[in-house]
Amino acid sequence: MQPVLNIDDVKRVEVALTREGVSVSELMHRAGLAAAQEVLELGEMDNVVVLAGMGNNGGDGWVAAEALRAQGANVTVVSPVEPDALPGDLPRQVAQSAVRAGASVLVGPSRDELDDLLATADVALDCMLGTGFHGEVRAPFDIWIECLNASTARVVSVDVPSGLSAQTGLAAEACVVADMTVTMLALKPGLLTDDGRDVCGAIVVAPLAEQTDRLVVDEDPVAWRTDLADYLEALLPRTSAVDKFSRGSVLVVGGSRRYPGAAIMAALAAARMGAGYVTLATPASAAAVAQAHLLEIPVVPLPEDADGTLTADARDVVCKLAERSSAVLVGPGLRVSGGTCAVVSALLGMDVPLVVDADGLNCLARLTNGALPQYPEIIRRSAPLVITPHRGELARLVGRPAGGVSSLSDQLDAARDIVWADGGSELVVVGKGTATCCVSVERAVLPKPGPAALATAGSGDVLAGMMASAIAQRSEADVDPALLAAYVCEVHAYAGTLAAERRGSRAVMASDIIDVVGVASDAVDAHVAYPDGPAGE
Ligand SMILES: NC(=O)C1=CN([C@@H]2O[C@H](COP(=O)(O)OP(=O)(O)OC[C@H]3O[C@@H](n4cnc5c(N)ncnc54)[C@H](O)[C@@H]3O)[C@@H](O)[C@H]2O)[C@@H](O)CC1
Ligand SMILES: Nc1ncnc2c1ncn2[C@@H]1O[C@H](COP(=O)(O)OP(=O)(O)O)[C@@H](O)[C@H]1O
Ligand SMILES: [K+]
Repeated sequence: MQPVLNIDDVKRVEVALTREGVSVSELMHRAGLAAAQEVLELGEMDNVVVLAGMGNNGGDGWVAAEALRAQGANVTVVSPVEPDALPGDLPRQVAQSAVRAGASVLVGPSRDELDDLLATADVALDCMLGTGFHGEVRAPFDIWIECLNASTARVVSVDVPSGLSAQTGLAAEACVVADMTVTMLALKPGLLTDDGRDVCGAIVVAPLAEQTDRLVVDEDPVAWRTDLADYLEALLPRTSAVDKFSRGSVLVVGGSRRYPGAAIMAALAAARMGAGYVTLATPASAAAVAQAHLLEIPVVPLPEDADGTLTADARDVVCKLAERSSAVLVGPGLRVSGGTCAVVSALLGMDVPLVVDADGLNCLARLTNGALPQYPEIIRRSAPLVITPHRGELARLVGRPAGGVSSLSDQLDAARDIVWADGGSELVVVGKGTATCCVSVERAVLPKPGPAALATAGSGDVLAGMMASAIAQRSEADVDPALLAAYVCEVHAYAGTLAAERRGSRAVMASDIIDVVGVASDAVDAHVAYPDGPAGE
């Protein structure tokens, strides 16, 4: 797994490195050399343009320019001011050194001059703005960024594409779209989510010092990005010695007269993920339509009110079914009412592994008055509990206003508020978004996100069904619950990729994802078990 650090923690690592004798100047040299090395590895890159800003990110660029010049490249550095006029001591010193070494400098070019220069470039190094960037991009960099994005040069961004917040992953109106980002010391959350996913290109981490790995871990990474090999312990069993019940039985409690589909999809996804026996319990007036869609899955009708949502009388039937299940999912299509809240509350009180999604979460928000972290007792239990909120649901759970969870960084913060209040090792918060985090009290895990095709109605219901299925199949095993949840997200993401290949990237509907869950999990498992191919080729 690769550690991900908040920007403030990256700065703390920098300070710790200086305490261990690696000066900021030395770090800047190593950063520039690391960027130059990546350019050299691209192959025939004779003409290099370096777009340098006024801060330390620009300093990295001047060092890279000097190093590339020493390797025989034609290097021109574009700077807003003369090297001697750079305000920071370090950037000024490295700029003066690059000039002495023969780098050409173009100061304050017009748009046309910059276009002409970039037209001659094989590669452009983007060193305008790094982690010190905030707000909207000011002149001249907004214009430089437009020129760069319009050019045919390969673009290598240093530390972060200029215009992207490395913390939130949100891009300013002007933002570099890179082919590669060489980021210093550690991954930052903004590189992995939202606009960051579209503008970073391939990400390379440059550790800069041998102490870095240790010091990064000392800063308690905000999350860990998984590699496929990490999932080895999370794989679902593939033994022959099973029957349909021992392969895991899942109870899905969801649906309403108004929304019967969500629970149907969740039940189908649970079956496709490998549970041997799935049961759907749904309000009576949704049961007939559900049964018509589900040949293999029995549907149990539950007491309902005049609106076709569950009444509190449904509790007894649900709890009896839950006692016989290896895992329960509650929520998809349920709606929020006194009756549905009573059912959610009853399931939370049982010791069966439980997944709460969608309206199940909205019931949880209502039960805790929109302040789940203040009422940890409601989710404190001895059996596993996985809650799968998207950003809106997560905001509602922790009492933030609508839109109050708007980045991966916010997802991580809100999820931590919940798991730390709970303090138990049985709880995982799966904070969903353009990147998804699986957060337990132990750690936060970031599975590889899927394509934007997953942003389609019902895709979360599919994930929830898969999640309950996986937990049902691993209920006896000693596996890190955050890792198991991340494995399920990884399969869901890959199913999204397969569905997009099959249907077209804009055409995917949730049922298309369900259709390929099985092949997606086989493929992910094969890659986990044999990363280099089955014969090691
Ligand atoms: N953290 C570390 O350990 C290391 C950091 N290094 C580099 O240092 C960078 C951070 O350096 P700084 O803190 O000097 O910050 P930056 O160089 O990212 O940005 C600061 C400069 O950008 C300007 N600026 C900020 N917002 C702007 C806006 N909206 N429009 C136009 N200009 C704007 C500021 O006025 C200032 O001149 C990192 O991104 C990385 O490239 C490396 O040199 C070595 C190691
Ligand atoms: N832009 C995106 N890129 C990748 N995955 C996404 C994106 N948007 C949403 N997803 C994923 O799609 C799923 C959507 O879940 P959710 O919002 O609960 O949908 P619904 O409520 O319609 O079922 C989540 O797994 C989420 O991580
Ligand atoms: K940059």
